[in-house]
Amino acid sequence: MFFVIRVPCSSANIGPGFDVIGLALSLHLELHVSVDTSKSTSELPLNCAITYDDQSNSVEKIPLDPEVNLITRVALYVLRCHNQRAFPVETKVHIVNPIPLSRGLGSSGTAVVAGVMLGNEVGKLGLTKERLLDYCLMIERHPDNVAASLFGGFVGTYLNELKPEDVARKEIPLSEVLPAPAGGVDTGMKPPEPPLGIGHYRKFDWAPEIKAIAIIPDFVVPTADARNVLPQTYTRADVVFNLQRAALLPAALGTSPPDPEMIFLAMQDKVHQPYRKGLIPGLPDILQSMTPATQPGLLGICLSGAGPTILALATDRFTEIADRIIARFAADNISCQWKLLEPAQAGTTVSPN
Ligand SMILES: Nc1ncnc2c1ncn2[C@@H]1O[C@H](COP(=O)(O)OP(=O)(O)O)[C@@H](O)[C@H]1O
Ligand SMILES: N[C@@H](CCOP(=O)(O)O)C(=O)O
Repeated sequence: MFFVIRVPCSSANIGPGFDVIGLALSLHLELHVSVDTSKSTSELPLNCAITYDDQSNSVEKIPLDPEVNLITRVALYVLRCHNQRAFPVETKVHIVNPIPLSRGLGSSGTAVVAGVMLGNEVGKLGLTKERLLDYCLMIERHPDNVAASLFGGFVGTYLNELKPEDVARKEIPLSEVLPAPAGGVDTGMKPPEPPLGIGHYRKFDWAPEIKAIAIIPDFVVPTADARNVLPQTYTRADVVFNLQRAALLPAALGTSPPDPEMIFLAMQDKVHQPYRKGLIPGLPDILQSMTPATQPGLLGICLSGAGPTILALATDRFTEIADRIIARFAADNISCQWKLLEPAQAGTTVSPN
């Protein structure tokens, strides 16, 4: 058996849609998977060998032990929920990853989606993407990245209000869903299964003229750190400010030809970006220094996910826009790479080669 899983990266929030709105983009994590069905036993730990082709320029080294690697740990979680304790004999997973880690392009969500899809395929479980979203949400608890990567395109997401017993199941510590590596020893524990229908999504239109420029600074901001700086409560005025803009955003980005003034306004945020400025030098200046009036081609600008990547939406003058943002980071001695991306409408795919 041989197949390829392709999972697009994602940019979450798009300004006001904190933990709600996500956009899948045309930079894909790939798993090239083979299972040698002619063999009946394997010397491999948990029957699985991982190789990794790092195309992401990341400093962090991705572990190749299947009990430690995020993708295979998630696949094992899905398999163990279905009484399969390990991978099928002689499973080989070659990971090709061009998505920079901890930069706000949803690398962890992409890895989680790849993991649930891997478990589903090698275990021949036949779970729908809707059910796989529940498994993803047991691991990454905000739905914006994982739903975009799984279903593709520009999405709005929400979590269902759960019954008290299901809330308890969803709020199980992550360590029980993904147990710490036990040195290859199988504890035999069945992990907690996700409640049915935790998370949902709705796809929005995307105007074909709109492209996404990702300006990726050369430093990491772990998402957990960027969530820890956010307040527990907000003023009514700030909540209303974001609701007003989030309600406009799908119409603004789905209307062709795009209206730059409307998009710029609809991408403003008071819920997460102002609090993350201490983690990203120059952030307020970058977000305020360019508008559609001062920069032709620009439609809107925001922090991508939890940062530090900046997402600029534009119809043209891509290099000029990227260069201005890169110059602002350079004033703080931060170098950047940039990529011109498009919505990845297909989401996660599995193909025979
Ligand atoms: N392809 C991958 N394989 C294994 N682990 C990954 C992969 N991509 C991301 N991760 C894990 O996810 C972490 C980054 O997650 P996070 O801080 O949420 O940032 P991001 O904004 O990139 O999602 C990495 O430090 C790494 O541990
Ligand atoms: N809504 C989340 C999105 C995090 O995205 P990531 O790409 O930084 O993992 C947040 O803003 O914390």
